[in-house]
Amino acid sequence: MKLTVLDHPLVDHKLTVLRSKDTPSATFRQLVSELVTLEAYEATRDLTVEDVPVDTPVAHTVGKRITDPRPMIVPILRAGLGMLDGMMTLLPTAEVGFLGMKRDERTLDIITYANRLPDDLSGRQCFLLDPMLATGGTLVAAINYLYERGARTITSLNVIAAPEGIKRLETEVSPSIDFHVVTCALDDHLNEQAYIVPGLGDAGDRLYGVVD
Ligand SMILES: O=P(O)(O)OC[C@H]1O[C@H](OP(=O)(O)OP(=O)(O)O)[C@H](O)[C@@H]1O
Ligand SMILES: O=c1cc[nH]c(=O)[nH]1
Ligand SMILES: [Mg+2]
Repeated sequence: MKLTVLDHPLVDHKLTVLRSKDTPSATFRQLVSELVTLEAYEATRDLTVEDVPVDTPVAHTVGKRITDPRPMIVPILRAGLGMLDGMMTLLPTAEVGFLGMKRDERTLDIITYANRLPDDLSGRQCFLLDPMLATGGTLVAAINYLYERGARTITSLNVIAAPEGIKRLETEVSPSIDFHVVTCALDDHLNEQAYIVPGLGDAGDRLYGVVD
């Protein structure tokens, strides 16, 4: 497993506004979108490309294009939806699948309530989107889901990760997966409710409102 924690003043500035409890939903959504665009630059560094001929107005040359099959972007609903537009801005030719997952806030068990993904993901470079990586339970379940469908190259884009979740991924994700975590910040710890500290609270609620 490879871990990349972004180190950039723009990321730090935007993340600080995102964390503030006084930041309203509209600004929060805009900042998540901007942060994922910055993150996507790093997260797509290992995309496979192939040579392609191109005629410029001046000469014939050889450039690069992203190889087939097209990359697969998978936001984990709800909160991951807030990262989708920003990711697609950088990777407009990717396909999008969906996973609806909810952590039971009492038991921390993961409930998968929706999925819309191709049955065969072999050979696809997959990008999971979810702003919060807390205990890692949701991400492990999502990775297993993709793995069962043949995915072996998976990058997770998160906004904030907790050390507890990173540790869990290191032990529970199969070494046969080429797995990369990219996050804007690695925070301090989880509290008794398994919320990230200092974190930003419940990302889904801050993006879309409180449902339960
Ligand atoms: O690492 P974990 O301990 O599994 O926690 C992280 C998960 O919790 C949040 O989702 P939540 O279950 O609140 O669903 P929501 O996006 O619908 O709010 C978050 O977006 C992650 O999916
Ligand atoms: O801090 C946390 C932990 C899990 N889910 C969130 O939205 N925030
Ligand atoms: Mg939530």
